[in-house]
Amino acid sequence: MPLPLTSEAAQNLDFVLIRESTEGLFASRETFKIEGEGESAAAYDTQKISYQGCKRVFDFAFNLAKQRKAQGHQGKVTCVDKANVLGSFYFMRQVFDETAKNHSEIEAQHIYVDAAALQLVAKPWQFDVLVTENMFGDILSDLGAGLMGGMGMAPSADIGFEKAVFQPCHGTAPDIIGQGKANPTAMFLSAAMMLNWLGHQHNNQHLIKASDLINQAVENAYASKELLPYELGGNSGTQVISDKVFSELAKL
Ligand SMILES: NC(=O)c1ccc[n+]([C@@H]2O[C@H](COP(=O)([O-])OP(=O)(O)OC[C@H]3O[C@@H](n4cnc5c(N)ncnc54)[C@H](O)[C@@H]3O)[C@@H](O)[C@H]2O)c1
Ligand SMILES: CC(C)[C@H](C(=O)O)[C@@H](O)C(=O)O
Repeated sequence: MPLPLTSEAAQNLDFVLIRESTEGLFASRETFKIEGEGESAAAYDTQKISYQGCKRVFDFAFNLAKQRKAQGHQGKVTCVDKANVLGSFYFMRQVFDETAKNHSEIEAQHIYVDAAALQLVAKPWQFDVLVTENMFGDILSDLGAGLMGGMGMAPSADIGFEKAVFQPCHGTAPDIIGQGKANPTAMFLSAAMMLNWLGHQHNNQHLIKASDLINQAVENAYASKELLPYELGGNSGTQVISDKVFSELAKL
Protein backbone atom coordinates (compact mmCIF):
# COMPACT_ATOMS: atom_id res chain seq x y z
CA MET A 1 0.00 0.00 0.00
CA PRO A 2 1.22 3.54 -0.60
CA LEU A 3 1.72 5.04 2.90
CA PRO A 4 1.93 8.67 3.99
CA LEU A 5 4.78 7.91 6.48
CA THR A 6 7.98 7.33 4.57
CA SER A 7 10.09 5.78 7.36
CA GLU A 8 11.08 2.20 6.61
CA ALA A 9 9.59 1.06 9.93
CA ALA A 10 6.21 2.44 8.78
CA GLN A 11 6.12 -0.14 5.99
CA ASN A 12 5.47 -2.78 8.66
CA LEU A 13 2.78 -0.84 10.45
CA ASP A 14 0.27 -3.27 11.94
CA PHE A 15 -1.86 -2.31 14.91
CA VAL A 16 -5.52 -2.66 15.85
CA LEU A 17 -7.47 0.11 17.57
CA ILE A 18 -10.37 -1.11 19.70
CA ARG A 19 -13.01 1.45 20.56
CA GLU A 20 -15.68 0.86 23.20
CA SER A 21 -18.78 1.88 21.26
CA THR A 22 -21.78 1.78 23.60
CA GLU A 23 -20.88 4.31 26.30
CA GLY A 24 -18.10 6.84 27.03
CA LEU A 25 -18.88 10.45 26.14
CA PHE A 26 -21.18 9.36 23.29
CA ALA A 27 -23.60 7.90 25.87
CA SER A 28 -24.55 11.49 26.57
CA ARG A 29 -26.43 11.64 23.26
CA GLU A 30 -29.37 10.36 25.33
CA THR A 31 -28.95 12.72 28.30
CA PHE A 32 -27.51 15.94 26.91
CA LYS A 33 -28.84 19.01 28.70
CA ILE A 34 -28.60 22.77 28.71
CA GLU A 35 -29.07 24.58 32.02
CA GLY A 36 -29.79 28.26 32.42
CA GLU A 37 -30.51 30.79 29.71
CA GLY A 38 -28.77 33.45 27.67
CA GLU A 39 -25.34 34.39 28.96
CA SER A 40 -25.67 32.12 31.97
CA ALA A 41 -26.57 29.02 29.89
CA ALA A 42 -24.26 26.00 30.03
CA ALA A 43 -24.40 22.72 28.06
CA TYR A 44 -23.54 19.41 29.70
CA ASP A 45 -22.54 16.04 28.22
CA THR A 46 -21.86 13.36 30.82
CA GLN A 47 -19.43 10.53 30.20
CA LYS A 48 -20.42 7.01 31.23
CA ILE A 49 -17.69 4.45 31.93
CA SER A 50 -19.08 1.28 33.50
CA TYR A 51 -17.24 -1.67 35.01
CA GLN A 52 -19.00 -4.11 32.64
CA GLY A 53 -18.39 -1.91 29.59
CA CYS A 54 -14.67 -1.76 30.43
CA LYS A 55 -14.35 -5.42 31.32
CA ARG A 56 -15.81 -6.76 28.06
CA VAL A 57 -13.79 -4.46 25.83
CA PHE A 58 -10.54 -5.10 27.75
CA ASP A 59 -11.06 -8.87 27.70
CA PHE A 60 -11.66 -8.61 23.94
CA ALA A 61 -8.45 -6.58 23.54
CA PHE A 62 -6.32 -9.05 25.53
CA ASN A 63 -7.80 -12.05 23.71
CA LEU A 64 -7.11 -10.39 20.37
CA ALA A 65 -3.53 -9.61 21.44
CA LYS A 66 -3.14 -13.31 22.34
CA GLN A 67 -4.35 -14.41 18.88
CA ARG A 68 -2.07 -11.85 17.23
CA LYS A 69 0.90 -12.93 19.36
CA ALA A 70 0.44 -16.46 18.01
CA GLN A 71 0.75 -14.93 14.52
CA GLY A 72 4.04 -13.21 15.41
CA HIS A 73 2.82 -9.81 16.68
CA GLN A 74 4.12 -8.16 19.85
CA GLY A 75 1.54 -9.39 22.36
CA LYS A 76 0.86 -6.00 23.88
CA VAL A 77 -2.27 -4.04 24.85
CA THR A 78 -2.12 -0.29 25.36
CA CYS A 79 -4.96 1.42 27.22
CA VAL A 80 -5.51 4.99 26.00
CA ASP A 81 -7.08 7.27 28.63
CA LYS A 82 -6.91 10.61 30.41
CA ALA A 83 -6.64 9.22 33.93
CA ASN A 84 -4.49 12.14 35.09
CA VAL A 85 -7.45 14.54 34.74
CA LEU A 86 -10.81 12.70 34.78
CA GLY A 87 -12.02 10.33 37.47
CA SER A 88 -13.98 8.23 34.97
CA PHE A 89 -10.72 7.44 33.16
CA TYR A 90 -8.96 6.69 36.46
CA PHE A 91 -11.74 4.17 37.10
CA MET A 92 -11.31 2.78 33.56
CA ARG A 93 -7.57 2.38 34.15
CA GLN A 94 -8.17 0.44 37.36
CA VAL A 95 -10.44 -2.01 35.51
CA PHE A 96 -7.77 -2.30 32.81
CA ASP A 97 -5.10 -3.17 35.39
CA GLU A 98 -7.41 -5.71 37.04
CA THR A 99 -8.17 -7.32 33.65
CA ALA A 100 -4.48 -7.36 32.71
CA LYS A 101 -3.75 -9.62 35.72
CA ASN A 102 -5.86 -12.35 34.07
CA HIS A 103 -3.81 -12.12 30.87
CA SER A 104 -0.29 -12.17 32.25
CA GLU A 105 1.29 -13.47 29.01
CA ILE A 106 0.34 -10.19 27.34
CA GLU A 107 2.20 -6.96 28.07
CA ALA A 108 -0.13 -4.24 29.39
CA GLN A 109 0.63 -0.54 29.30
CA HIS A 110 -1.15 2.83 29.58
CA ILE A 111 -0.79 6.01 27.62
CA TYR A 112 -2.58 9.36 27.95
CA VAL A 113 -4.61 10.19 24.87
CA ASP A 114 -2.62 13.31 24.02
CA ALA A 115 0.65 11.37 24.18
CA ALA A 116 -0.99 8.62 22.11
CA ALA A 117 -1.86 11.15 19.39
CA LEU A 118 1.81 12.14 19.20
CA GLN A 119 3.15 8.58 19.31
CA LEU A 120 0.68 7.40 16.65
CA VAL A 121 2.20 9.91 14.25
CA ALA A 122 5.83 9.64 15.42
CA LYS A 123 6.28 5.89 16.00
CA PRO A 124 3.01 4.01 15.31
CA TRP A 125 4.84 0.71 14.79
CA GLN A 126 5.40 0.51 18.59
CA PHE A 127 1.69 -0.36 19.03
CA ASP A 128 0.04 -3.77 18.75
CA VAL A 129 -3.49 -3.54 20.21
CA LEU A 130 -4.82 -0.20 21.47
CA VAL A 131 -8.03 0.00 23.47
CA THR A 132 -9.92 3.12 24.38
CA GLU A 133 -13.14 4.95 25.20
CA ASN A 134 -15.77 5.75 22.53
CA MET A 135 -14.94 9.40 21.77
CA PHE A 136 -11.17 8.94 21.91
CA GLY A 137 -11.62 5.92 19.63
CA ASP A 138 -13.72 7.95 17.21
CA ILE A 139 -10.90 10.48 16.87
CA LEU A 140 -7.89 8.13 16.94
CA SER A 141 -9.47 5.75 14.42
CA ASP A 142 -9.47 8.54 11.82
CA LEU A 143 -5.82 9.20 12.70
CA GLY A 144 -5.15 5.49 12.19
CA ALA A 145 -6.96 5.61 8.85
CA GLY A 146 -4.72 8.49 7.81
CA LEU A 147 -1.63 6.41 8.70
CA MET A 148 -2.73 3.55 6.48
CA GLY A 149 -3.35 5.78 3.47
CA GLY A 150 -6.64 7.57 4.08
CA MET A 151 -10.27 7.03 4.99
CA GLY A 152 -10.85 4.90 1.92
CA MET A 153 -8.26 2.38 3.12
CA ALA A 154 -9.47 1.68 6.67
CA PRO A 155 -11.91 -1.16 7.40
CA SER A 156 -13.80 -1.42 10.68
CA ALA A 157 -16.12 -3.66 12.64
CA ASP A 158 -18.58 -3.19 15.49
CA ILE A 159 -18.37 -6.52 17.28
CA GLY A 160 -20.77 -7.68 19.99
CA PHE A 161 -20.92 -11.02 21.77
CA GLU A 162 -23.16 -12.59 19.11
CA LYS A 163 -23.64 -10.05 16.35
CA ALA A 164 -21.41 -7.70 14.42
CA VAL A 165 -21.61 -4.95 11.82
CA PHE A 166 -18.82 -4.35 9.33
CA GLN A 167 -18.27 -1.11 7.44
CA PRO A 168 -15.46 1.17 6.32
CA CYS A 169 -14.30 3.71 8.94
CA HIS A 170 -15.36 6.56 6.69
CA GLY A 171 -18.69 8.36 6.39
CA THR A 172 -20.58 9.56 3.33
CA ALA A 173 -17.71 11.67 1.97
CA PRO A 174 -20.00 14.54 0.87
CA ASP A 175 -17.11 16.56 -0.56
CA ILE A 176 -16.45 14.01 -3.32
CA ILE A 177 -20.00 12.86 -3.99
CA GLY A 178 -20.76 11.81 -7.58
CA GLN A 179 -17.18 12.22 -8.78
CA GLY A 180 -16.15 8.57 -8.86
CA LYS A 181 -13.21 9.36 -6.55
CA ALA A 182 -14.26 7.29 -3.51
CA ASN A 183 -11.73 4.59 -2.71
CA PRO A 184 -13.60 1.25 -2.30
CA THR A 185 -10.65 -0.53 -0.63
CA ALA A 186 -11.96 -0.08 2.93
CA MET A 187 -15.25 -1.64 1.81
CA PHE A 188 -13.46 -4.70 0.39
CA LEU A 189 -11.34 -5.07 3.54
CA SER A 190 -14.44 -4.69 5.76
CA ALA A 191 -16.13 -7.45 3.75
CA ALA A 192 -13.03 -9.62 4.30
CA MET A 193 -13.20 -8.94 8.05
CA MET A 194 -16.87 -9.90 8.03
CA LEU A 195 -16.18 -13.22 6.29
CA ASN A 196 -13.33 -13.93 8.69
CA TRP A 197 -15.53 -13.18 11.72
CA LEU A 198 -18.39 -15.30 10.33
CA GLY A 199 -15.94 -18.11 9.55
CA HIS A 200 -14.73 -18.19 13.15
CA GLN A 201 -18.24 -17.81 14.61
CA HIS A 202 -19.56 -20.74 12.56
CA ASN A 203 -16.33 -22.72 12.31
CA ASN A 204 -16.53 -22.50 8.51
CA GLN A 205 -13.19 -22.71 6.71
CA HIS A 206 -14.73 -21.68 3.36
CA LEU A 207 -15.61 -18.28 4.77
CA ILE A 208 -12.13 -17.83 6.24
CA LYS A 209 -10.61 -18.81 2.90
CA ALA A 210 -12.88 -16.31 1.09
CA SER A 211 -11.71 -13.61 3.51
CA ASP A 212 -8.05 -14.47 2.86
CA LEU A 213 -8.65 -14.31 -0.91
CA ILE A 214 -10.13 -10.80 -0.72
CA ASN A 215 -7.23 -9.59 1.44
CA GLN A 216 -4.73 -11.15 -0.96
CA ALA A 217 -6.46 -9.65 -4.02
CA VAL A 218 -6.31 -6.17 -2.44
CA GLU A 219 -2.65 -6.67 -1.55
CA ASN A 220 -1.79 -7.85 -5.07
CA ALA A 221 -3.75 -4.98 -6.63
CA TYR A 222 -1.63 -2.41 -4.78
CA ALA A 223 1.60 -4.39 -5.16
CA SER A 224 1.16 -4.00 -8.94
CA LYS A 225 1.93 -0.27 -8.43
CA GLU A 226 -0.82 0.50 -10.96
CA LEU A 227 -3.08 2.07 -8.35
CA LEU A 228 -2.81 5.40 -6.58
CA PRO A 229 -6.14 6.52 -5.05
CA TYR A 230 -7.22 10.16 -5.32
CA GLU A 231 -6.86 10.58 -1.55
CA LEU A 232 -3.14 9.85 -1.93
CA GLY A 233 -2.70 12.28 -4.80
CA GLY A 234 -3.27 9.82 -7.65
CA ASN A 235 -6.14 9.39 -10.09
CA SER A 236 -7.37 5.84 -9.42
CA GLY A 237 -11.08 6.12 -8.70
CA THR A 238 -13.82 3.76 -7.55
CA GLN A 239 -14.15 1.94 -10.89
CA VAL A 240 -10.42 1.53 -11.59
CA ILE A 241 -9.63 0.24 -8.10
CA SER A 242 -12.64 -2.12 -8.10
CA ASP A 243 -11.75 -3.52 -11.55
CA LYS A 244 -8.15 -4.13 -10.48
CA VAL A 245 -9.14 -5.89 -7.24
CA PHE A 246 -11.70 -8.05 -9.10
CA SER A 247 -9.15 -9.01 -11.75
CA GLU A 248 -6.60 -9.96 -9.05
CA LEU A 249 -9.29 -11.97 -7.26
CA ALA A 250 -10.05 -13.86 -10.47
CA LYS A 251 -6.37 -14.91 -10.72
CA LEU A 252 -6.28 -16.50 -7.23
N1 LIG B 1 -19.28 5.00 9.96
C1 LIG B 1 -20.14 5.98 9.94
O1 LIG B 1 -21.31 5.74 10.05
C2 LIG B 1 -19.64 7.37 9.76
C3 LIG B 1 -18.28 7.67 9.94
C4 LIG B 1 -17.85 8.97 9.77
C5 LIG B 1 -18.75 9.95 9.39
N2 LIG B 1 -20.06 9.60 9.25
C6 LIG B 1 -21.03 10.60 8.74
O2 LIG B 1 -20.68 10.91 7.36
C7 LIG B 1 -20.95 12.29 7.09
C8 LIG B 1 -19.68 12.99 6.58
O3 LIG B 1 -18.72 13.05 7.63
P1 LIG B 1 -17.22 13.54 7.45
O4 LIG B 1 -17.10 14.38 6.21
O5 LIG B 1 -16.76 14.10 8.74
O6 LIG B 1 -16.38 12.18 7.31
P2 LIG B 1 -16.11 11.29 6.00
O7 LIG B 1 -15.42 10.05 6.47
O8 LIG B 1 -17.34 11.10 5.22
O9 LIG B 1 -15.08 12.16 5.14
C9 LIG B 1 -13.85 12.65 5.69
C10 LIG B 1 -12.84 12.85 4.56
O10 LIG B 1 -12.44 11.56 4.07
C11 LIG B 1 -12.71 11.46 2.68
N3 LIG B 1 -13.18 10.12 2.39
C12 LIG B 1 -14.12 9.42 3.07
N4 LIG B 1 -14.33 8.24 2.50
C13 LIG B 1 -13.51 8.18 1.44
C14 LIG B 1 -13.26 7.19 0.45
N5 LIG B 1 -13.90 6.01 0.42
N6 LIG B 1 -12.34 7.46 -0.52
C15 LIG B 1 -11.69 8.63 -0.50
N7 LIG B 1 -11.87 9.59 0.40
C16 LIG B 1 -12.78 9.37 1.36
C17 LIG B 1 -13.78 12.48 2.37
O11 LIG B 1 -13.73 12.85 1.01
C18 LIG B 1 -13.43 13.59 3.35
O12 LIG B 1 -12.43 14.41 2.81
C19 LIG B 1 -21.50 12.87 8.40
O13 LIG B 1 -22.89 12.82 8.34
C20 LIG B 1 -20.96 11.93 9.48
O14 LIG B 1 -21.78 11.90 10.63
C21 LIG B 1 -20.52 8.34 9.39
C1 LIG C 1 -21.50 9.25 12.74
C2 LIG C 1 -20.82 8.92 14.05
C3 LIG C 1 -21.85 8.56 15.09
C4 LIG C 1 -19.80 7.85 13.86
C5 LIG C 1 -19.36 7.36 15.20
O1 LIG C 1 -18.68 8.06 15.93
O2 LIG C 1 -19.65 6.20 15.48
C6 LIG C 1 -18.56 8.20 13.08
O3 LIG C 1 -17.90 9.31 13.55
C7 LIG C 1 -17.63 7.01 13.03
O4 LIG C 1 -16.44 7.17 13.25
O5 LIG C 1 -18.10 5.90 12.77
